[in-house]
Amino acid sequence: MGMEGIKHIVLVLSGKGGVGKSTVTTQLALSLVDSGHKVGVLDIDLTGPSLPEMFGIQNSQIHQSSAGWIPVYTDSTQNLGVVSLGFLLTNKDDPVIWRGPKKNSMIKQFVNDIAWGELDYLLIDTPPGTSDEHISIAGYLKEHEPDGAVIVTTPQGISLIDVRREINFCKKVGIPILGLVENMSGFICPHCEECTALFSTGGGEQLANDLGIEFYGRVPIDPSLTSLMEKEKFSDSFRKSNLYSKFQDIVLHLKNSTNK
Ligand SMILES: Nc1ncnc2c1ncn2[C@@H]1O[C@H](COP(=O)(O)OP(=O)(O)OP(=O)(O)O)[C@@H](O)[C@H]1O
Ligand code: SF4
Repeated sequence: MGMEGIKHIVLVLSGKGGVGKSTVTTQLALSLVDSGHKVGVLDIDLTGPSLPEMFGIQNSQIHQSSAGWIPVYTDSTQNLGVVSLGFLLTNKDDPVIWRGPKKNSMIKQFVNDIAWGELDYLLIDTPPGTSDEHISIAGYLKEHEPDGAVIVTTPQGISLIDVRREINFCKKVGIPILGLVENMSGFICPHCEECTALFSTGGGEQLANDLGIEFYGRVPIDPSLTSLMEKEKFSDSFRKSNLYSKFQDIVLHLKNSTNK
């Protein structure tokens, strides 16, 4: 029960909202499964849980068993299990307005009471910034020795300032930084698939170099990604995405840094 059977625990963080943290978590999970791993995804973004929709399993429920809560699996292979508050909400349109202690006790249950079984990787999608959820998860994970955090940013300066704050938080709570992903780095034209820079690019790589963090890679905006996610069950269609090869590379970086 709980996290005893998990080999690697990785948090996915971002300094601010909307930079694509949940998208990156989804793609990393699917790419890890694609390369033969058994993966769990825990969504602790309690005020805006979006992972069930991204995996196309929003109409599923998690169930309780004598061993604990059973994750929702994306298919019958049971190689990818997802746990999110989104599965527990009776009305998905209602906002979750919880105070610190309630969030804290929900995260404690998420850490202790889920029957993950044996996993190669558990990816934890967190809310943007550094909030009650981060403080709670960092505390409860201590005894499970997480491998560290992957930070997602966009190339613009304002997002990079927030990343520095995130890095300082990780230092304070003793979570190592594994690497940095620069998302929304350019735009893939839906007509000719040419990639054009929208903002200055390279800010993430520069920041990673300045701070001595491994740069995992750049991911452009691909308009077809959103339509794939909206139209189909994404766990079946993600290989069609233009971003598939980018995430294969990023996953190689992740595997290297968790196997050191
Ligand atoms: N590389 C990309 N190409 C195309 N669309 C993207 C890309 N990255 C993210 N998006 C889209 O941008 C929107 C925001 O992404 P996402 O929800 O992953 O961000 P987030 O950082 O997790 O946000 P928050 O933490 O505020 O919930 C989503 O609609 C997602 O589909
Ligand atoms: S990248 Fe090429 S096809 Fe796409 S809008 Fe520009 S000129 Fe047109």
